[in-house]
Amino acid sequence: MQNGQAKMVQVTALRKKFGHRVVLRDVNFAFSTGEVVGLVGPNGAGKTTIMKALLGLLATDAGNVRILGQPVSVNTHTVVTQQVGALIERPAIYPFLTGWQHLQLMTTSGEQMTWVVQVLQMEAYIHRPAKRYSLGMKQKLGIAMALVNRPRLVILDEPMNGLDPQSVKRLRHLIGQLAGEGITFLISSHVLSELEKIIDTVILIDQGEVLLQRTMTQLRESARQALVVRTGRRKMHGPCRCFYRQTIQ
Ligand SMILES: Nc1ncnc2c1ncn2[C@@H]1O[C@H](COP(=O)(O)OP(=O)(O)OP(=O)(O)O)[C@@H](O)[C@H]1O
Repeated sequence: MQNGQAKMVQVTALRKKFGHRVVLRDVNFAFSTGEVVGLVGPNGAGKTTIMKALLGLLATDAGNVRILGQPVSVNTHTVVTQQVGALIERPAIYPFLTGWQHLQLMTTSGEQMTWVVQVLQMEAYIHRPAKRYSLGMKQKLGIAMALVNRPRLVILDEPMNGLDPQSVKRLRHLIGQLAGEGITFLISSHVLSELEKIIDTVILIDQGEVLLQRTMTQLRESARQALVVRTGRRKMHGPCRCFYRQTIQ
Protein backbone atom coordinates (compact mmCIF):
# COMPACT_ATOMS: atom_id res chain seq x y z
CA MET A 1 0.00 0.00 0.00
CA GLN A 2 1.32 3.48 -0.88
CA ASN A 3 1.87 5.82 2.05
CA GLY A 4 -0.63 8.37 0.74
CA GLN A 5 -3.35 5.69 0.68
CA ALA A 6 -2.40 3.93 3.92
CA LYS A 7 -5.27 3.29 6.32
CA MET A 8 -4.87 4.96 9.68
CA VAL A 9 -5.15 1.52 11.30
CA GLN A 10 -4.95 -1.89 9.64
CA VAL A 11 -5.19 -5.04 11.76
CA THR A 12 -4.70 -8.35 9.98
CA ALA A 13 -5.25 -11.89 11.31
CA LEU A 14 -4.30 -10.90 14.85
CA ARG A 15 -4.13 -13.74 17.36
CA LYS A 16 -3.34 -13.80 21.05
CA LYS A 17 -3.38 -16.51 23.69
CA PHE A 18 -2.88 -16.11 27.41
CA GLY A 19 -1.64 -19.56 28.41
CA HIS A 20 -4.06 -21.97 26.71
CA ARG A 21 -6.82 -19.39 26.55
CA VAL A 22 -7.35 -17.85 23.10
CA VAL A 23 -8.42 -14.23 23.56
CA LEU A 24 -8.01 -12.89 19.99
CA ARG A 25 -8.83 -15.17 17.00
CA ASP A 26 -7.98 -13.83 13.56
CA VAL A 27 -9.01 -10.26 14.27
CA ASN A 28 -9.22 -8.17 11.09
CA PHE A 29 -10.35 -4.57 10.75
CA ALA A 30 -9.23 -1.29 9.28
CA PHE A 31 -10.28 2.33 9.40
CA SER A 32 -9.31 5.59 7.79
CA THR A 33 -7.93 8.95 8.85
CA GLY A 34 -10.50 11.20 10.52
CA GLU A 35 -12.91 8.39 11.48
CA VAL A 36 -14.27 8.11 15.02
CA VAL A 37 -14.52 4.38 15.65
CA GLY A 38 -16.28 2.68 18.55
CA LEU A 39 -14.93 -0.68 19.74
CA VAL A 40 -17.72 -2.42 21.62
CA GLY A 41 -18.35 -5.83 23.12
CA PRO A 42 -19.06 -7.56 26.43
CA ASN A 43 -16.66 -7.78 29.36
CA GLY A 44 -13.68 -9.93 28.41
CA ALA A 45 -14.38 -9.66 24.64
CA GLY A 46 -10.81 -8.53 23.93
CA LYS A 47 -11.13 -4.75 23.49
CA THR A 48 -8.30 -3.76 25.82
CA THR A 49 -6.11 -6.54 24.43
CA ILE A 50 -6.61 -5.19 20.90
CA MET A 51 -5.81 -1.66 22.05
CA LYS A 52 -2.63 -2.83 23.77
CA ALA A 53 -1.60 -4.63 20.58
CA LEU A 54 -2.22 -1.43 18.59
CA LEU A 55 0.12 0.40 20.95
CA GLY A 56 2.85 -2.25 20.80
CA LEU A 57 2.38 -2.92 24.52
CA LEU A 58 1.60 -6.60 24.08
CA ALA A 59 3.37 -9.42 22.24
CA THR A 60 0.87 -11.17 19.94
CA ASP A 61 1.10 -14.73 18.58
CA ALA A 62 0.25 -14.06 14.92
CA GLY A 63 -0.97 -11.38 12.56
CA ASN A 64 0.08 -7.79 12.28
CA VAL A 65 -0.82 -4.22 13.09
CA ARG A 66 -0.07 -1.21 10.94
CA ILE A 67 -0.64 2.43 11.79
CA LEU A 68 -0.30 4.87 8.89
CA GLY A 69 1.20 1.98 6.95
CA GLN A 70 3.98 1.41 9.47
CA PRO A 71 4.27 -1.86 11.41
CA VAL A 72 3.65 -1.89 15.16
CA SER A 73 4.85 -4.55 17.57
CA VAL A 74 6.56 -4.68 20.95
CA ASN A 75 9.85 -4.14 19.10
CA THR A 76 8.65 -1.65 16.48
CA HIS A 77 6.59 1.26 17.73
CA THR A 78 8.14 4.51 16.51
CA VAL A 79 4.87 5.50 14.83
CA VAL A 80 3.06 4.98 18.16
CA THR A 81 5.38 7.19 20.19
CA GLN A 82 5.25 9.92 17.54
CA GLN A 83 1.65 9.87 16.29
CA VAL A 84 -0.58 8.20 18.88
CA GLY A 85 -2.08 9.33 22.19
CA ALA A 86 -3.74 6.79 24.44
CA LEU A 87 -5.52 6.13 27.69
CA ILE A 88 -5.71 2.41 28.41
CA GLU A 89 -7.38 1.09 31.58
CA ARG A 90 -6.35 3.48 34.38
CA PRO A 91 -4.17 6.54 33.72
CA ALA A 92 -0.54 6.18 34.84
CA ILE A 93 -0.34 8.83 37.57
CA TYR A 94 2.66 9.82 39.70
CA PRO A 95 1.14 10.77 43.07
CA PHE A 96 3.61 13.53 43.95
CA LEU A 97 3.54 15.31 40.58
CA THR A 98 0.86 17.89 39.83
CA GLY A 99 -1.46 17.53 36.86
CA TRP A 100 0.48 20.29 35.12
CA GLN A 101 3.75 18.39 35.62
CA HIS A 102 2.14 15.30 34.08
CA LEU A 103 1.27 17.35 31.01
CA GLN A 104 4.86 18.61 30.88
CA LEU A 105 5.96 14.97 30.54
CA MET A 106 3.97 14.80 27.30
CA THR A 107 4.77 18.13 25.61
CA THR A 108 6.88 21.28 25.82
CA SER A 109 4.07 23.45 24.45
CA GLY A 110 2.59 25.64 27.20
CA GLU A 111 -0.07 26.73 24.72
CA GLN A 112 -1.23 23.14 24.19
CA MET A 113 -1.24 22.48 27.94
CA THR A 114 -3.33 25.59 28.62
CA TRP A 115 -5.73 24.60 25.84
CA VAL A 116 -6.35 21.08 27.17
CA VAL A 117 -6.74 22.27 30.78
CA GLN A 118 -9.33 24.82 29.67
CA VAL A 119 -11.36 22.52 27.42
CA LEU A 120 -11.52 19.81 30.08
CA GLN A 121 -12.14 22.41 32.85
CA MET A 122 -9.25 21.31 35.05
CA GLU A 123 -8.09 24.79 36.12
CA ALA A 124 -9.18 24.42 39.77
CA TYR A 125 -6.86 21.50 40.53
CA ILE A 126 -4.25 21.26 37.79
CA HIS A 127 -1.49 22.58 40.10
CA ARG A 128 -2.35 20.21 42.97
CA PRO A 129 -0.42 16.94 43.50
CA ALA A 130 -2.26 14.15 41.69
CA LYS A 131 -2.46 12.05 44.87
CA ARG A 132 -5.21 14.45 45.96
CA TYR A 133 -7.28 13.91 42.81
CA SER A 134 -10.63 12.14 42.79
CA LEU A 135 -11.27 9.24 40.37
CA GLY A 136 -12.88 11.56 37.80
CA MET A 137 -10.07 14.13 38.10
CA LYS A 138 -7.48 11.40 37.45
CA GLN A 139 -9.49 10.19 34.48
CA LYS A 140 -9.61 13.71 33.01
CA LEU A 141 -5.86 14.05 33.52
CA GLY A 142 -5.36 10.74 31.65
CA ILE A 143 -7.52 12.03 28.78
CA ALA A 144 -5.65 15.35 28.80
CA MET A 145 -2.32 13.49 28.57
CA ALA A 146 -3.62 11.50 25.59
CA LEU A 147 -4.78 14.64 23.76
CA VAL A 148 -2.29 17.34 24.70
CA ASN A 149 0.03 16.68 21.76
CA ARG A 150 -2.87 16.58 19.29
CA PRO A 151 -1.70 13.20 17.98
CA ARG A 152 -2.99 11.84 14.65
CA LEU A 153 -4.63 8.85 16.36
CA VAL A 154 -6.16 8.77 19.85
CA ILE A 155 -7.01 5.46 21.55
CA LEU A 156 -9.31 5.73 24.56
CA ASP A 157 -10.35 2.72 26.65
CA GLU A 158 -13.56 3.53 28.56
CA PRO A 159 -12.83 7.29 28.67
CA MET A 160 -16.16 8.11 30.34
CA ASN A 161 -15.35 6.06 33.44
CA GLY A 162 -15.84 8.22 36.53
CA LEU A 163 -16.78 11.38 34.60
CA ASP A 164 -19.80 13.44 35.68
CA PRO A 165 -22.52 14.11 33.04
CA GLN A 166 -21.20 17.62 32.30
CA SER A 167 -17.69 16.27 31.71
CA VAL A 168 -19.04 13.51 29.46
CA LYS A 169 -20.78 16.18 27.38
CA ARG A 170 -17.61 18.28 27.18
CA LEU A 171 -15.56 15.25 26.17
CA ARG A 172 -18.09 14.42 23.48
CA HIS A 173 -17.86 17.95 22.05
CA LEU A 174 -14.08 17.89 22.24
CA ILE A 175 -13.85 14.59 20.36
CA GLY A 176 -16.22 15.98 17.70
CA GLN A 177 -14.11 19.11 17.36
CA LEU A 178 -10.81 17.21 17.09
CA ALA A 179 -12.31 14.71 14.64
CA GLY A 180 -13.37 17.72 12.55
CA GLU A 181 -9.69 18.70 12.49
CA GLY A 182 -8.80 15.25 11.09
CA ILE A 183 -7.77 13.45 14.29
CA THR A 184 -8.80 9.77 14.27
CA PHE A 185 -10.26 8.12 17.38
CA LEU A 186 -10.68 4.52 18.53
CA ILE A 187 -12.88 4.49 21.63
CA SER A 188 -14.12 1.56 23.67
CA SER A 189 -17.12 2.04 25.91
CA HIS A 190 -20.01 0.17 27.48
CA VAL A 191 -22.05 3.40 27.51
CA LEU A 192 -23.52 2.78 24.07
CA SER A 193 -26.03 5.63 24.35
CA GLU A 194 -23.14 8.12 24.65
CA LEU A 195 -20.83 6.35 22.24
CA GLU A 196 -23.30 6.33 19.37
CA LYS A 197 -23.57 10.12 19.57
CA ILE A 198 -19.95 10.52 18.53
CA ILE A 199 -18.83 7.58 16.42
CA ASP A 200 -18.90 7.19 12.62
CA THR A 201 -18.17 3.46 12.65
CA VAL A 202 -18.68 0.63 15.10
CA ILE A 203 -16.65 -2.55 15.47
CA LEU A 204 -18.45 -5.16 17.52
CA ILE A 205 -16.39 -7.96 19.04
CA ASP A 206 -17.16 -10.95 21.20
CA GLN A 207 -14.88 -13.73 22.47
CA GLY A 208 -11.94 -12.33 20.53
CA GLU A 209 -13.74 -12.21 17.16
CA VAL A 210 -14.96 -9.26 15.12
CA LEU A 211 -18.69 -9.85 14.59
CA LEU A 212 -19.34 -6.77 12.51
CA GLN A 213 -17.88 -3.48 11.36
CA ARG A 214 -20.44 -0.97 10.09
CA THR A 215 -20.78 2.75 9.62
CA MET A 216 -23.43 4.31 11.85
CA THR A 217 -25.42 5.17 8.71
CA GLN A 218 -25.48 1.48 7.71
CA LEU A 219 -26.31 0.44 11.25
CA ARG A 220 -29.19 2.92 11.53
CA GLU A 221 -30.68 1.76 8.22
CA SER A 222 -30.37 -1.97 9.08
CA ALA A 223 -31.76 -1.41 12.56
CA ARG A 224 -34.68 0.61 11.14
CA GLN A 225 -35.48 -2.10 8.60
CA ALA A 226 -35.27 -4.83 11.24
CA LEU A 227 -37.63 -2.83 13.45
CA VAL A 228 -40.15 -2.30 10.65
CA VAL A 229 -40.17 -6.04 9.85
CA ARG A 230 -40.54 -6.97 13.52
CA THR A 231 -42.95 -4.38 14.85
CA GLY A 232 -44.20 -2.27 11.96
CA ARG A 233 -42.77 0.82 13.68
CA ARG A 234 -40.36 3.12 11.85
CA LYS A 235 -38.90 5.15 14.68
CA MET A 236 -35.92 3.58 16.35
CA HIS A 237 -33.58 4.72 19.11
CA GLY A 238 -30.06 3.52 19.71
CA PRO A 239 -28.89 1.53 16.66
CA CYS A 240 -25.75 0.36 18.49
CA ARG A 241 -27.77 -0.86 21.45
CA CYS A 242 -30.26 -2.52 19.13
CA PHE A 243 -27.56 -4.48 17.24
CA TYR A 244 -25.62 -5.25 20.37
CA ARG A 245 -28.70 -6.87 21.91
CA GLN A 246 -29.45 -8.83 18.72
CA THR A 247 -25.89 -10.02 18.18
CA ILE A 248 -24.49 -10.75 21.62
CA GLN A 249 -26.14 -13.72 23.32
N1 LIG B 1 -2.60 -10.48 31.44
C1 LIG B 1 -3.56 -11.38 31.22
N2 LIG B 1 -3.40 -12.67 31.55
C2 LIG B 1 -4.36 -13.58 31.32
N3 LIG B 1 -5.54 -13.30 30.75
C3 LIG B 1 -5.77 -12.04 30.40
C4 LIG B 1 -4.80 -11.00 30.60
N4 LIG B 1 -5.32 -9.84 30.15
C5 LIG B 1 -6.55 -10.13 29.68
N5 LIG B 1 -6.82 -11.43 29.82
C6 LIG B 1 -8.04 -12.14 29.38
O1 LIG B 1 -8.24 -11.80 28.02
C7 LIG B 1 -9.62 -11.67 27.74
C8 LIG B 1 -9.87 -10.30 27.11
O2 LIG B 1 -9.61 -9.30 28.09
P1 LIG B 1 -9.76 -7.76 27.75
O3 LIG B 1 -9.26 -7.00 28.93
O4 LIG B 1 -9.13 -7.50 26.43
O5 LIG B 1 -11.33 -7.63 27.61
P2 LIG B 1 -12.23 -6.31 27.43
O6 LIG B 1 -13.07 -6.53 26.22
O7 LIG B 1 -11.39 -5.10 27.44
O8 LIG B 1 -13.13 -6.40 28.72
P3 LIG B 1 -13.81 -5.25 29.64
O9 LIG B 1 -15.00 -4.74 28.89
O10 LIG B 1 -14.20 -6.03 30.87
O11 LIG B 1 -12.77 -4.22 29.93
C9 LIG B 1 -10.36 -11.90 29.05
O12 LIG B 1 -10.80 -13.22 29.08
C10 LIG B 1 -9.29 -11.69 30.10
O13 LIG B 1 -9.53 -12.49 31.24
